[in-house]
Amino acid sequence: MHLDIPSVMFLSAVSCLSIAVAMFVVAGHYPVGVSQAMRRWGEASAALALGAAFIFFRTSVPDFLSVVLGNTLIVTGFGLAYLAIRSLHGRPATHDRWVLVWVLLCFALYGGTFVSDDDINLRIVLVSVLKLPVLLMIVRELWAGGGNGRRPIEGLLIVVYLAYALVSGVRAVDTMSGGDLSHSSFFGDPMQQFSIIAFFLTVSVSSLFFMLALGEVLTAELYQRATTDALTGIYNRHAFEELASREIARSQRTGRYPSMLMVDIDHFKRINDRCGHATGDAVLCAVVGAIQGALRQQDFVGRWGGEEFCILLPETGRLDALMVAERLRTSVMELPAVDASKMETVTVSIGVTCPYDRDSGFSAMLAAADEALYKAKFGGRNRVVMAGV
Ligand SMILES: Nc1nc2c(ncn2[C@@H]2O[C@H](COP(=O)(O)OP(=O)(O)OP(=O)(O)O)[C@@H](O)[C@H]2O)c(=O)[nH]1
Repeated sequence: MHLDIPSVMFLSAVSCLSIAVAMFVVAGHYPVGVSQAMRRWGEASAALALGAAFIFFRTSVPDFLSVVLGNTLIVTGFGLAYLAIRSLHGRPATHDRWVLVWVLLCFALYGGTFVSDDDINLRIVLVSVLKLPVLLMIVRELWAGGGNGRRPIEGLLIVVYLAYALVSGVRAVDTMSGGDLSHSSFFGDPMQQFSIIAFFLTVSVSSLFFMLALGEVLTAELYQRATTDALTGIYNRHAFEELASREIARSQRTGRYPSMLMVDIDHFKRINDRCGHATGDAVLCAVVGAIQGALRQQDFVGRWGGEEFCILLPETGRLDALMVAERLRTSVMELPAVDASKMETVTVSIGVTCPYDRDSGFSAMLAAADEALYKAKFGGRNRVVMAGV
């Protein structure tokens, strides 16, 4: 098989340029976090494209452009790729200036060797070695992963960057130990050919994997938005119903039934009217905090309506459910005042139900809990009532 090496460099430039254009064109249509990462990857690809183009045209442009600027742009491209991955992980942009410092240092060193000594072997060693810290920073960032840990696709990206770092290292060692390149044999030297092919594979495969990682982050973000109540951060009605129905169906097979609690804040309209809507929102969040503090890890809670919450306690009998409900009612009552000057004590009423028979589904449980809640309200509020009692 014969590969035309300058064409490989040309293809690298074209492929990076297409990725850069695609990223810039579509970035604005995505949520902020993802679009920032896309723009950064677009900048990275643009820098790599320009760097590869300068190297491709090395026989027709001044050496300063192809050697110094071309290689500096390639380091810049990898530096920006590092920042794009950090951005995808939701990390702050605090490392931008370190990347800039490194890029300027590379520019100075490449320029220095160019001006002082036109030794192509020394330049190749420098170009290979100065890329390594940036590549290893990328690997470190991928290894650390985002907020939810490392994604499998990031594992593959690690392999790609480590392989390229290895090739760069071998290239440096090979050139140091007996390289005798001349300018004219640059594209013909097997080690340089190998390194250029590795560059092409790295920039194209990493972009493909980065796009897959973007897709995963985006899916997770959309899932989060679709299932979460924006104010309180707990499940929204739709997500809660789906999870609770699944748990109830599971319990019908195992015979270990769950209990359901319907919780409603008392006189919440009055709190809103007296203290304002913002305080009302703060009270809602504080009540959710108290509810979560009173539950076990396997229990789950959703916002059913404005100031109404639904809770499912898996594998919990009626006595335990009553105990949990009472604990929950007390912890809400003991909440510190949200707005000390105007706040009255916040209380909740709770309806509790366990399945009457093995076929009680989600709707039947919900209706029973709701009826018990109505009785708690009717009975004077700030109390727990068991359905069917
Ligand atoms: N601050 C705030 N208020 C909300 C929100 N959602 C619903 N509400 C308010 O919650 C209040 C519910 O009032 P009601 O249904 O009359 O119930 P209540 O005043 O709690 O009375 P009882 O339930 O009978 O004790 C209404 O004033 C709604 O505007 C929200 O997200 N934030």
